[in-house]
Amino acid sequence: MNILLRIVADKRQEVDLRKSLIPVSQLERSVLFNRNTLSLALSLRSSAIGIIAEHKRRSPSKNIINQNFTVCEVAKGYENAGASGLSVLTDAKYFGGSLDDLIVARACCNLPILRKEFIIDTYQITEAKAHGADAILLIAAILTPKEIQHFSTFAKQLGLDVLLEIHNAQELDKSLLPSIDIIGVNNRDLNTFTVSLETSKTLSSLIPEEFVKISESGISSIDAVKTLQPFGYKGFLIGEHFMKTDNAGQSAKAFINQLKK
Ligand SMILES: O=P(O)(O)OC[C@@H](O)[C@@H](O)c1c[nH]c2ccccc12
Repeated sequence: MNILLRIVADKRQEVDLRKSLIPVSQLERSVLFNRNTLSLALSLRSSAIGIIAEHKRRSPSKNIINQNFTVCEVAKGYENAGASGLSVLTDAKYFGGSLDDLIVARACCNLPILRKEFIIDTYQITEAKAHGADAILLIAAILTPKEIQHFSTFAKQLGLDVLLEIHNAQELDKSLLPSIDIIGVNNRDLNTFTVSLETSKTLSSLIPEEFVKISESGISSIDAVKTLQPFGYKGFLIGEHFMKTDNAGQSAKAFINQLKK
């Protein structure tokens, strides 16, 4: 079984267990669920350099990246660096994240926060809001067009922005809905883990103007960002390049300052 299918199969079990432990009605009563959200799309649109900086302890492709930071220091560091958004991985088994990370991140910064998760059920969208997220990720490779439609409209009703991630033209075809705010081209193939910025270059012209376009994964230089900007990318999702250093916030700050020049 390929890795993506394995993650999704594990996720199904995890979500079923979570649902049996905490009912939706309880999530909906939480303080965080009943707050006003921030718009990640708006933040990207209004910024000249839209960096979405990610908190990522480990990944299936790299194993351990960094376990030495607290989520709070990373969130504060990224905010201080001038990031336009914060991405927090909440998958535990493959990425070492948790919903607690999301709560801590929310308490520590005022950036729009993306719940980085393999979403296969509306329950996880309610959970995202109840733990402080402002936006959710939908991965076209693991969803049917019907699910993309259903999950994205559900998220919009909760006031969350929707980032739809694609890796090829077929995935884009099933994703062009008004309930999607941001389209992210993943430069990393989630089956093979190979990274190529060419993916962002090739797919850029196929993405209609009304969506905020971002490029995700494997971005590790100023050059990479500058190369992709002329293709219409307004945002860049960067994790490992910042997290592998001994000060993620400082690393993001130096990166963003360089881009401003
Ligand atoms: O650490 P990187 O190479 O900068 O990548 C960040 C982000 O794009 C990546 O973590 C990611 C993109 N799409 C995903 C889907 C699930 C989990 C993780 C991801």
